[in-house]
Amino acid sequence: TIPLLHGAHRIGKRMDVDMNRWRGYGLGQFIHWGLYSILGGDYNGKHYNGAAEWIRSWNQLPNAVYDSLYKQFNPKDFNADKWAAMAKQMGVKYVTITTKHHDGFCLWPSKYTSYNISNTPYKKDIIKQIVDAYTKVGIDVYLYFSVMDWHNPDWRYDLKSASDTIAFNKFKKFTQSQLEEQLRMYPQIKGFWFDGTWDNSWKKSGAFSDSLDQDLKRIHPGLIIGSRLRADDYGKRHFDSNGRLMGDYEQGWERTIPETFADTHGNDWECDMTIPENGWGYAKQWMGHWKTSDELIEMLAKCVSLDGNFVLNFGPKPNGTFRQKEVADAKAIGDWMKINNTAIYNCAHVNWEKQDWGYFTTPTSQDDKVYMIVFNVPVSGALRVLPTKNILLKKAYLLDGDKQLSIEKLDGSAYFVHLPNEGQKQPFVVVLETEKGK
Ligand SMILES: C[C@@H]1N[C@@H](C#Cc2ccccc2)[C@H](O)[C@@H]1O
Repeated sequence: TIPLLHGAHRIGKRMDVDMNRWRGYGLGQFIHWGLYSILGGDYNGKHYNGAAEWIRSWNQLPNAVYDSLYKQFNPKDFNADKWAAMAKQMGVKYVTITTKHHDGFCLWPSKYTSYNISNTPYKKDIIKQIVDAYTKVGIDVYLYFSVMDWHNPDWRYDLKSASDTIAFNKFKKFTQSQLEEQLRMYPQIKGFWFDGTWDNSWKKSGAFSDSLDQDLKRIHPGLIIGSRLRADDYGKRHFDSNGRLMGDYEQGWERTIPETFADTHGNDWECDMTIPENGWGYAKQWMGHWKTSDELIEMLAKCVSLDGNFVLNFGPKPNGTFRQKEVADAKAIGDWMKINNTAIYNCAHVNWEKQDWGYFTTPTSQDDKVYMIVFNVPVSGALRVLPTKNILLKKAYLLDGDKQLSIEKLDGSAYFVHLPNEGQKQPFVVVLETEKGK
């Protein structure tokens, strides 16, 4: 192995109480809200084809125009308790909210820059209201923080001169000050979700990213920080130069899901997903395919079956309300979770052969129970199950209503679980009770 001062400091999973709680979440909510929501992906009658929250980078939009949007930010219909209630009904266990995106605008009254919520017509601290409202209903709060800050004159994409280095050192102090300020102001939070760390300036700041990670965790023991914060001695990110994960979970699955368990390298991980093809902040026109709630529920099941969490993004409008499709999807997912969350919360991967009908999960607290989350019922109505060696199926029944299902032993160690021909229209869960063979 390559000797590293700022590579991974832990090999294997974090197993403390905070990380075990994170591991069991299953379902989370992401919220992207900020000045970009005002434009909603359009400017001057034209539509920006990139992600709506990146509109400041569009050459058709002068930076000065974007940077003065704060004078209009006044979400009259924002109600954090309503947001928290929608999330609670949806069944999410954690929420990640943008405190500062790449544009540098702060949704909290930071004392390190005047480019913050207190200087808008709205004035009040958005982050405090969200932290308090979600914590009150038992949803853990994580703060999204973009290191890259287009508004801060000391931000640099690369360090090519002594003056770049002097400026970026100031920028790193500013960044650490803002993060420690957030820990002081919002002590209830459980972690940070870092973004905007892909440029050379940060890749050359591995030592700082390592000390920052350690400083924040010293101030707030148990804090959870994914693999997108750090760079190692050679600028490697997520995985250090020895291929070891730097962070409490792999934070690279943005709008994508691992195909197999091998793709996860046995790490904790999180998938962050948008309902439209791309775009996190509010966009007046969502281009392309809008994922259905059934597609989203299948993504959730796939993530949990591969030991990950599924985090679905919402992009509130500038007035603080959600678009109708987001409200409908939150409701549909919540209705499904009300019946089936036993197969999601505190569940993990089962190393049985993957089958076409859907996904296996197992409760981390009970190894003689396996859940089958069924999306594709075969015309035969017979669901094939191939447990690992020496595991026998004792019972099978529907989670919703306990209806017993017949189990047929096939050659070798495979089984058929026979479904009643009830033309299920929703994904459903079959419970398997197992025992170890003699
Ligand atoms: C969580 C998501 N990360 C941000 C990004 C990005 C990005 C940047 C460059 C190339 C591809 C993706 C998006 O703006 C959103 O915040």
